[in-house]
Amino acid sequence: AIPTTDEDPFGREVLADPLPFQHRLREAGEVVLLERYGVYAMGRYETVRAALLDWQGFESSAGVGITDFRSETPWRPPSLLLEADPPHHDAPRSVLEKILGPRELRELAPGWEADAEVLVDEVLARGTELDAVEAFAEAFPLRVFPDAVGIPDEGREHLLPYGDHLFNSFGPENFLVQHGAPHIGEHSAWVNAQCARDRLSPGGFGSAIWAAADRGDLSVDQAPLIVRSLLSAGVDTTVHAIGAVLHAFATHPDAWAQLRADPSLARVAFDEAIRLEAPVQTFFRTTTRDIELGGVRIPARRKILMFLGSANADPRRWVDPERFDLSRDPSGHVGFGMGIHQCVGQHVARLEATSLITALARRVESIELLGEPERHLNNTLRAWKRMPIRVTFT
Ligand code: HEM
Ligand SMILES: CC(C)Cc1ccc(C(=O)O)cc1
Repeated sequence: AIPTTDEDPFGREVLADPLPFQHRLREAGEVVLLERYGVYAMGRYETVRAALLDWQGFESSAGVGITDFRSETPWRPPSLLLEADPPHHDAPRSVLEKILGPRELRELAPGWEADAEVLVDEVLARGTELDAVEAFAEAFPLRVFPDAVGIPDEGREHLLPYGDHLFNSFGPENFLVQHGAPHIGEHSAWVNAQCARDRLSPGGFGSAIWAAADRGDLSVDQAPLIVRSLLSAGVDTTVHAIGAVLHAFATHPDAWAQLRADPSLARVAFDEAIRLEAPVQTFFRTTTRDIELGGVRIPARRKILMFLGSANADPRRWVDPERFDLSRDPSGHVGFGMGIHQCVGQHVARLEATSLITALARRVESIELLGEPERHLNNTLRAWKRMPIRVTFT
């Protein structure tokens, strides 16, 4: 018989603290039917990894949310990367890989590192008690990324709420989707308008995408949608990833001391925080044929919910998974996905995070939480709304 559960992974309780549910999910079997939504769920590392690698059996072009694009109209035109499969996925992916690669980012690094130092000095000048979310996690990505894309200054306040609703829209139409629905039209109109060629300043990621269209590596009607991908995926994710890194260090003072002694640990700290906190917790695939997994036959055209956070905390794969451990090798984590859709922006995210924590480590001797941080609930993202901290600095 198929293991089933009537728990609601998109309910307030599980979203606020997913770990107990994820443990029950992993123990229940490789694949578990979520009765409430009629979808199948995977929480174990090996099963999630295998499904991510099997893009033919588990497709993205029917959407990576709970709605099947084959039977329901998506709220926005599908992404040419996220919600596409080969061969259509190939050219857009290849173009973004070239634009967002680690070598291309090398020329951005000095500017972002300098900007991080300026931001840290500005924040520390205001005092030793602050909200790490507002002061750093939100401020730094918004200080460097929209300029790197090359969009105008006007209206950037639309970015976070646009992404927040997009990530909510991968889940069911619950209280979170209803909360965002009234304003998504204006956020979406603004985001779409920034993708036009004449909005994008020369030298940015956006104009590089249009240059690819001029070279014939893309069609001109693909270009704006690929700029939209950057504005969709590139903001909320990094904000909450930086929140996760800062929370990890604020709750592990020994790790902070290790980083100050050896700043090159910033890189592994970022990946270990992504493994542990998984800012992107879940998304779906759709079966393209009947698939047998763990003694369960999953019919074709069924939605499969993959729990990345659970896979990254699976004791079958990780020793002491809930420990933030800078001596661990976090490679192989699925916090950026795996396979042909693995995050094409991960180097941008890594550079943002390492620039900020390197600047912080230079000046801040200790970070500690001031009271309980407050969660920001989202159907897909694991995020902090507020994180009051006290810092001591030299
Ligand atoms: C720490 C921050 C980030 C996290 C945790 C993250 C996570 C992910 C994950 C899990 C996927 C795979 C989705 C799937 O398999 O369906 C993905 C794909 C993607 N990400 Fe990221 N991401 C982050 C930052 C970024 C940034 C900064 C950008 C843009 C500059 C970006 C652009 C994309 C795009 C375009 C895709 C689709 C790739 C494809 O389908 O081929 N992401 N991301
Ligand atoms: C974790 C992923 C769902 C993040 C993401 C969001 C949006 C896009 C897009 O291409 O619009 C790509 C990736």
